[in-house]
Amino acid sequence: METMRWADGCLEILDQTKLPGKVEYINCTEHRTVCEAIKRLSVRGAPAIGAAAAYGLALGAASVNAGTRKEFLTAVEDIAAELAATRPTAVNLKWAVDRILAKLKNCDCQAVNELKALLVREADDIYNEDLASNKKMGEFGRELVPDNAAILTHCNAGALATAGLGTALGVIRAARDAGKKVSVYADETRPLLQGARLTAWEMLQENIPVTLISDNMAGYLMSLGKVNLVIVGADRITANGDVANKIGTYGVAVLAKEHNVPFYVAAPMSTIDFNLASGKDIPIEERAAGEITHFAGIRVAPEGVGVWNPAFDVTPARLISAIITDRGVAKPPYGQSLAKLRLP
Ligand SMILES: CSC[C@H]1O[C@H](OP(=O)(O)O)[C@H](O)[C@@H]1O
Repeated sequence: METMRWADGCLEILDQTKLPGKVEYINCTEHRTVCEAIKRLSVRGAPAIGAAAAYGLALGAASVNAGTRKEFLTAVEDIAAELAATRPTAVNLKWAVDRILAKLKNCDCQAVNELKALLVREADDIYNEDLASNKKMGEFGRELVPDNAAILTHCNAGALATAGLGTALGVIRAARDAGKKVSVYADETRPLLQGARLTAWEMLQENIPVTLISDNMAGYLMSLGKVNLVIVGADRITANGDVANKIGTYGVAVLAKEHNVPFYVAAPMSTIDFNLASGKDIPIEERAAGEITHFAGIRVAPEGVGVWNPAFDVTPARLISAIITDRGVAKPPYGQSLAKLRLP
């Protein structure tokens, strides 16, 4: 199942808000449709929204009527700003649009049509590189997965969050492909249920045994010794190894530490923000109250109740056993190990 596909100047996005019940694609012919799809999590997951924003920038650029390179670049920068503003936490979004803007500025091409074609090629590269990156993370990460492993996941860091195999779920797939017997406990992941709706669905598609639990069951499950390791994805990792990921990840990490369960994070190097020294600087997206006060469209909380709805939390590096990247496995101290994996 493809998260997205570029076809003849149109970006088709798998609408993840409809899964697992319906498989529907949104046909995007302009960048604002992509912006809306990212905001409402029709496309979601750090690498996937990075790739979607890249294609969104190509879509927006295609409709720019500019006579000169300078006019074109100014218009594309405005579109990039709109896309980058859709969700603040996942660094891949801004990384993708910044990468394309840099490519445009560093090329000496003057013809606007050629610049438009360059944006599409760069978006394709970002998408294809993510697929390759998933495979590398799987190769590195599967070494950390013992045979007969019961693995707890949180949210969805699978094929649906990326261009192909997933980050955390990519490691699980790779361990299975290497002949290891694996099973998954999937946190449902309130409030948007990415675990119940997406991870459970992906694992069933793969015939990987999966058991769905509510988020508040994770601690008891670990206390019974039923979890061998935890693997989660990430939306932004800072230079010292602090990790922003779906809300609830921090609690799982604390519980894993309490029960001596290895806690792994799988993320490509494009998710690491070396410009931020620690997790306290990561912008945390806050979302609409209705995601908390309503369940499946039905109001479950009284009118007038106050709501706080951060979409992510920050897990401090001290709770993380290893960070599995597409360039290798980083172990503490992350300030040094991540820097070593960084390309010059
Ligand atoms: C492979 S990154 C997946 C990452 O993104 C998810 O957030 P959202 O569903 O809001 O886009 C979650 O934090 C996952 O771990």
